[in-house]
Amino acid sequence: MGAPPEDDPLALAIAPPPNETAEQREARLNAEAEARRISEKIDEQLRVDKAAHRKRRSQTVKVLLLGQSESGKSTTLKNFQITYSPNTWAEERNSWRTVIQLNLVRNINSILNMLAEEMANTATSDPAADADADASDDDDGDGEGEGEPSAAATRATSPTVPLRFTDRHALLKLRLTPLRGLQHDLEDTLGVSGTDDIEHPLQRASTRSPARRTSQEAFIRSHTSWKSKLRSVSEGNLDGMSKRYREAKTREAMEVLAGCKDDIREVWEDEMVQEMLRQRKFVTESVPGFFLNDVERIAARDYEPSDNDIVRARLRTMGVQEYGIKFQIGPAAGTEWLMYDVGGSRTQRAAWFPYFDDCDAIIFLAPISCFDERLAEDRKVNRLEDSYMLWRLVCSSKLLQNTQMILFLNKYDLLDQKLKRGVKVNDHVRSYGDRPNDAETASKYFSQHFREIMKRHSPQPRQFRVHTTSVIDTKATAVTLGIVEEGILQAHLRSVELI
Ligand SMILES: Nc1nc2c(ncn2[C@@H]2O[C@H](COP(=O)(O)OP(=O)(O)OP(=O)(O)O)[C@@H](O)[C@H]2O)c(=O)[nH]1
Ligand SMILES: [Mg+2]
Repeated sequence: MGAPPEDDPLALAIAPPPNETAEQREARLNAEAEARRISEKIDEQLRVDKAAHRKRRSQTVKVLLLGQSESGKSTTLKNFQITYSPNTWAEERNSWRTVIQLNLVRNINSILNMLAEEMANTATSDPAADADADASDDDDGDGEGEGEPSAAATRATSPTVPLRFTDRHALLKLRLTPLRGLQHDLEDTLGVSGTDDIEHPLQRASTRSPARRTSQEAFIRSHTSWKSKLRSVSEGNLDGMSKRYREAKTREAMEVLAGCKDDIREVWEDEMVQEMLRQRKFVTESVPGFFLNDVERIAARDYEPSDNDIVRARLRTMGVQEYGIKFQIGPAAGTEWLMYDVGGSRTQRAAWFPYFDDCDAIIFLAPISCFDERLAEDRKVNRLEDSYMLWRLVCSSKLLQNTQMILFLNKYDLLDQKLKRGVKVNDHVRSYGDRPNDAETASKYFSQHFREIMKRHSPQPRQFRVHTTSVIDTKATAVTLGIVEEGILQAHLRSVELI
């Protein structure tokens, strides 16, 4: 090697000193060899780490489910389990029985609360005033009261029959008192909390009442805890006494429910109760986890939950829950997908961001039947507007610019039912104009809006992948998931190549 060129600073910097002795040269060469050895060792470790990371990434697909509360994220996740991991799902199916029983018990307890409220109003009201109110039902005047809407005010303003409850209602109410204790027992068995500050949708039909807290929605912080709690009973992981105690509790729940079955059905089918719910503008099909039409089956001692029941069950998600789903069938068979199901209510959303990194795809759930509804956690905010805002947020995120984005315009079935009931889209979405008031036109209109948001706010152009879904329909959803699965796999393979 000749002398370094005088104008190359790097060559000059690493050149040996001009009058280096033989020992100095040997020491320098040894030091250089050691540095090379360390550097090669580091390079080798990096290669091994990268290969391991690549292998791990190639075997693990990461998918994040996002969207506002009650948009259908957890239900979509159940569909993934039903479709792609049938063996594991079969083992899990029974653990949903308690959740469904709890949903049912909450439904009826909420109605009993409303009934108690109405009966108290009737009992305390002045008969003369009552007669006036009855007379005003026949008036053409608007009859609008001032201040807080009360049950009585609602009744007076509705062109309806006055509510008249009898001793039979009082008796039924009394006979169903054990359901209060049962609700607590079921919550305890599941390890869920019912002290959430968000009202149960069924209770939205009610007026303010001290009894309200008892019907608040149950939520779950970890999906493993309640399932493993239930499983430990059936698999015998508990010590003898705890096991016997829990088994007795499960049997007792079944017995109480079976014993109350006929009375529950009688309350639910009672004409006056139905009239009360109608006056409170209560629509059964839009209540999450509503099972009163199935009381005969669900309150039976030998009840086995079906997939259809499970996708209709409601358990609110808190925080971020990781599910490892080992795909047993389909093109992705053999791979494990890590799916993250998040809590969608406002206070939960800050927890989403750490999961944006390193994720292959996002399935974003937007419930399009909610164009006329308000957020439970903030009654000023329209639910469709909230979905638009969240979609804009994820589309504009730089961290997610290479992540595949899949939009599910969900609750199409409810949209269809709502529009057929006569609710007008343009009463709530002014820009809808004179378009036909049917679910197909409306969903296309909403889809266009989501497309525009993506186009306008994505840091770089990306494909708009959208599906109109009703994720409680497991068969139709399996077809959609087939398309989604392929797209996600391709995106995943591309991202692994980039590592
Ligand atoms: N009819 C109908 N009900 C649906 C649909 N999707 C979800 N649901 C029901 O809506 C309720 C709420 O769904 P979830 O999947 O629990 O909602 P989520 O987005 O996980 O809500 P959070 O956990 O609060 O963030 C459940 O009772 C579901 O059965 C749908 O497409 N149609
Ligand atoms: Mg959820």
